[in-house]
Amino acid sequence: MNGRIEVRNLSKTFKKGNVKAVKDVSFDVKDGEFFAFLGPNGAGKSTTVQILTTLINATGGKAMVAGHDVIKEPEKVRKYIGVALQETGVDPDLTGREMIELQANIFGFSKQGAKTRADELLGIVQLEESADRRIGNYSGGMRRRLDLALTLVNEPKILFLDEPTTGLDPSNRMAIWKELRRLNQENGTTIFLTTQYLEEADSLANRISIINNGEIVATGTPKELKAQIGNDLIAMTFHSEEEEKIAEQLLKSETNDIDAIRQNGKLNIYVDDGTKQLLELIRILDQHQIEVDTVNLSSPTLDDIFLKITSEQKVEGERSYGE
Ligand SMILES: Nc1ncnc2c1ncn2[C@@H]1O[C@H](COP(=O)(O)OP(=O)(O)OP(=O)(O)O)[C@@H](O)[C@H]1O
Repeated sequence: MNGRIEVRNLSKTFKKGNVKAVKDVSFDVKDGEFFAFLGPNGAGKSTTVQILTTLINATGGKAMVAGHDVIKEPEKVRKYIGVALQETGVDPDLTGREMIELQANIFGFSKQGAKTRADELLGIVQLEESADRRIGNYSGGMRRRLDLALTLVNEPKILFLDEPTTGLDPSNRMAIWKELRRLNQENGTTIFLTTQYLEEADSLANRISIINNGEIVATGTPKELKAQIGNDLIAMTFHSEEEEKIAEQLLKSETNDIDAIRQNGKLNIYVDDGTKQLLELIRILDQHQIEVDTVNLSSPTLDDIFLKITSEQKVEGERSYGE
């Protein structure tokens, strides 16, 4: 049995509203890899997870999980996976311990076996103290940790986590990160995680695919992706659009074709070392009497990466159209 995920030309169109949620997506996750699907709201992350975990059917393409086809052999796939979705069906009247024992019973544990497993898992997700309280009274962070414990009951070979830390405070987020790293490194569990947080993908994943509008727009190790976008972002505004256009041309021609994109009334420039390069850029503009209105130096956010990647796609599309 292997912990691989192989996805080829996967598509999902929801009849309702004719929404193309996933468009021709292909990727591989290796056995034991920690893989992150990074994207904004509505990008198609949950839909992909639901297809891979056999909860809904794709409308096109193929996916193999743990060596089995998700459409032809869903029950075999389910045997090897653990799933923590954004909305889980836990009974608020049960205690955390009861819920884990119930899950263990469903997986065929004996009564005693289920108790032992519940103790182990409550320890792992640090819920011992709240184990005998009703789930209805748990905080969001406690619910997420319980969700994680429930997915671990059968020691899955592949773990699917759909935005496991959204809305959590930093200490709960750290606790979940720590456990996920341990599962991946010590148990060799393959992890497929979706997130909206660049920082989360960066900190946990061996490899990241960025998904936007149902399409994968970039894939690589965190280092490769960052190298692709530059470490720092210099955002400049000017007194007029005319000056902004001249500044873009000037900076590109006077440097070695610097990575500058005009977007939303700003000139965004992606560089490796902002503090060093900023002075040089201001000097060039100054020499040509172009006055900068405001300037801001920051690390690119997920939004900046999307803006950059999607605007590049647009430019490429226009280029190939013109050819
Ligand atoms: N059951 C459904 N019927 C119709 N459209 C749907 C359905 N489920 C999702 N969609 C649409 O498909 C697109 C992708 O949604 P999806 O939930 O996969 O995105 P996501 O990346 O997981 O976003 P989020 O971070 O908000 O969960 C969205 O436009 C969404 O509105």
